[in-house]
Amino acid sequence: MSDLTLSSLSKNYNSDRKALIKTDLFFKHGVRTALVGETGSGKSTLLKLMAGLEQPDDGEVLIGNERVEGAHERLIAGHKDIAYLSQHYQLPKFITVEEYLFDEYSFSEEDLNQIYAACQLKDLRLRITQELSGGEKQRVALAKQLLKKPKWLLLDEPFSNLDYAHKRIIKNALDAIENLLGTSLILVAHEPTDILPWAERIIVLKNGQVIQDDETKTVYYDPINEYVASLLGAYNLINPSLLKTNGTSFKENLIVRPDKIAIKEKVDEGLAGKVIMNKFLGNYAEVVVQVDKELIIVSSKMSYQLGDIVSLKFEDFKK
Ligand SMILES: Nc1ncnc2c1ncn2[C@@H]1O[C@H](COP(=O)(O)OP(=O)(O)OP(=O)(O)O)[C@@H](O)[C@H]1O
Repeated sequence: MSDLTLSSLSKNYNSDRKALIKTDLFFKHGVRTALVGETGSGKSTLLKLMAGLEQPDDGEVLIGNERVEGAHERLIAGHKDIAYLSQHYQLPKFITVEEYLFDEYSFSEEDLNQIYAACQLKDLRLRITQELSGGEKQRVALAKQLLKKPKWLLLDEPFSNLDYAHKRIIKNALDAIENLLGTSLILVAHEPTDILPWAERIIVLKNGQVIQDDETKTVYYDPINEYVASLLGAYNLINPSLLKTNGTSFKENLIVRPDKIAIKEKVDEGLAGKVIMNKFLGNYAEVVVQVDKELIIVSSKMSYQLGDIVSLKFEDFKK
């Protein structure tokens, strides 16, 4: 059993504001989970407490039935089954990649080769660490964590400062790790395009507290408030007066994702409006339509001309 259970976990770094407040969470092994939240909301604190790299003020972390000791309880902080990779990792200098990775762990040649392959390090084995690019260094830091064969890998912003190609390599490596080592992943990320296609579960933090915790699609399409909506990409706050004309009436503003609104060709089918912006985004376009005084963002496979008169149709309202 290597599920993680957090009970009443709290942390205060001697300031007025608590970094994490009485947090209860259960992480089932094998479920890809993303932690999201504004800066300072407590994401890193949560990961470090889970990895035994900080000392909780209150509460505990269990892996299976075993308590993960806090940083003050151990000579060397951390737990062998829980690896943590921060965005601020440091590699030692004047050492080759191979020397660094070979340093302290005993592992078979086969394990090493698999990890080299997963992290695309084969061609970098003999390179000196300070001569590597940022993306290459990160893959070395990742491989180092993997040599522990952790049951859990907690990644704090693994995609920050990476270009598309390096992100792709890291994402492929993470997929490979799950299959190869059976390691479960929890990560902190900010870009919706890094989170949504990957995560099965999203946990949203604000001011040190979990405010929403659900399957990815639920958090995306049914965020509990505008703060959650804003963390995962474009959204519309639809004024209920507009929706009345669409045949339904609502009391509160509705949060509606751009892909839940369709542009219809026939103007009499929905809400009529005028296209005032058409942003090309590769495989789709973000079209901004003005309906009365409201601006509504719609994602569309087709591009439109500025000034086109179109009709909007809303899909799937839960509320
Ligand atoms: N070592 C520390 N000493 C004092 N305060 C800290 C320390 N680490 C974090 N904090 C404070 O705890 C709160 C939570 O910080 P944390 O780093 O966990 O947030 P975060 O969500 O990971 O933020 P970011 O997205 O900017 O990394 C913040 O108010 C932060 O200033």
